[in-house]
Amino acid sequence: MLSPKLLTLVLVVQPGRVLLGMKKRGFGVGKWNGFGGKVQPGETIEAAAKRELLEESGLTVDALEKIGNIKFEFVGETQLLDVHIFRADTFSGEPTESDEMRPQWFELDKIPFSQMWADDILWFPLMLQKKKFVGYFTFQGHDVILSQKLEEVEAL
Ligand SMILES: CCc1c(NC)nc(N)nc1N1CCCCC1
Repeated sequence: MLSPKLLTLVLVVQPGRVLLGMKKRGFGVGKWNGFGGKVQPGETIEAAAKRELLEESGLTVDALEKIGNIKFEFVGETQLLDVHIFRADTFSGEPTESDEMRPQWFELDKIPFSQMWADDILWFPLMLQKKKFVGYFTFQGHDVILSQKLEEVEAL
């Protein structure tokens, strides 16, 4: 069994609003999402999360809070995606469009779930309440969830 592919995802949250990016190319193109990507060899997951956030949004963060870990299986693909999800409540810099992402603030009652990965509507409420969670989703293609597990945990 291949080792899961480590990925990061950072949600920048301020009172009443969350920063999302419109993915302009590659995996998940056309979807709003947090900022993230691959973990390079020799890099900690948290360092990768900070690097990807800076590359994709222009923001620098000191503190990242580990809030979730979701594993994704895509039917027909052997490698599991192991996404480590972080929340940042403070940052420096201005959201800046990159070649990967176009950042935009969304009020919490206007999050564009119909233009996001189908799992997000399930765990965003936990993330916004600062709950910690683990999950496992089986996708058929990019839009259909065949099975799901999602539970709150005391610690990650
Ligand atoms: C694993 C795919 C995925 C997904 N579900 C399928 N849902 C969200 N919100 N983000 C995802 N990643 C975040 C890391 C970078 C790749 C895309």
